[in-house]
Amino acid sequence: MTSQTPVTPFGARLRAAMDARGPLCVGIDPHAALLDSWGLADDIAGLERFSRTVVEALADSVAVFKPQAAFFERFGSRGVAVLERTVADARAAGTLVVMDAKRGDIGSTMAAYASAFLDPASPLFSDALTVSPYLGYGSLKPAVDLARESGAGLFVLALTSNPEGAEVQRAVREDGRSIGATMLAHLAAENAGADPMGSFGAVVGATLGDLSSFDLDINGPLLAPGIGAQGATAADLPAVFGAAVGNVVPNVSRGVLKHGPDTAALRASAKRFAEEIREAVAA
Ligand SMILES: O=c1ccn([C@@H]2O[C@H](COP(=O)(O)O)[C@@H](O)[C@H]2O)c(=O)[nH]1
Repeated sequence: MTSQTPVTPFGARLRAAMDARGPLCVGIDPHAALLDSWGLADDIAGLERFSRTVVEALADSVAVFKPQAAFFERFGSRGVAVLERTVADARAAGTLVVMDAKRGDIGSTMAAYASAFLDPASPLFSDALTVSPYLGYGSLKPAVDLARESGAGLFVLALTSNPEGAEVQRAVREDGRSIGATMLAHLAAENAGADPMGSFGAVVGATLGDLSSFDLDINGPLLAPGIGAQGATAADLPAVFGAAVGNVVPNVSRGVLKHGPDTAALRASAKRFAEEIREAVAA
C-alpha cells in the first residue's frame, strides 16, 4: 500500500450512506440474457453501455453498488478494464462499491488478492470485497489487515443465499457450533468496540427463513442477497434477521436490472425496492 492518508473506516462510511440513502445495494450483474433484453450485444461495447447506464441511473440514489466480477472477467482483460472504469465512476459519483469477487486462498496468495482490491493504489480498489473463508478464517488475515490499513471492508460468506450452501455452512464442528456460526463469531471479534459499526461484514442470504438460532449481532453489516430473482422479498427481512435487521444491506441485482435500459424505469424499480425495505425495517 502506498498511501498513508487516514480514511474513515468502511463500517462508518457505510452506516452514513445507509442513513442518508437507505440500505439498498444494487448489483451490477451484466448477465448475457440481460444484455440481450436491453438490446445490447454480448460484447465489450454492450458490457460498457450496460454498466455505465446502471451507474448513471442510480449513483445518486442508492447507498451501494455490488458489481459481480464474474460477468466482467468472462470478457478477459477488456472486461476487467470495464470493471475498473465502473468502479471508478461509481466511487467518483459518491456511491460505495462492494466488489463481489468472492476471493479466498492460502494466506500468501490471499495477500495478492487483497492488494488487487483493497490497496488504494490498485485500479480495482473497492470500498469492500466479498471473500470466502472456506480455506479457514485465518487464511483471510492478509485481507483483514489490509482492509484495516486502507479503510476498506470485507464481506465474509457466512450463510449464503443458495440452498447448496447449507451442506458446508450448517455442518457442525466438534465444539457443537456450525461453520456459519463460527464465521459470524470471528466477525463479531473483528468488529468489537467499533462505532457506529465495524467494517467486517457477513454475507447472509435473505432467502434463508428464520435465522434466530444464529447470533447475527456482529456489530457489522450483513449483506443480504436473494431479494427479487431468488424469491425473497423485502417483507421477509424482519423475520429472517430479527433484531439485526438494522444492519442489513439488502442486495437486489436482476430484480432491478431487468427494468433497463430505460433509466427512468431503473430508477423507479430501485425506488420501489428501497421503499419496500424502508417499510419492512420500520415495521
Ligand atoms: O450468498 C450469496 C452471495 C452472493 N450472491 C450474489 O448476489 C447477486 C444476486 O443476484 P440476483 O440477481 O439479485 O439474484 C449475484 O451477484 C450473486 O452472485 C448471492 O446471490 N448469494
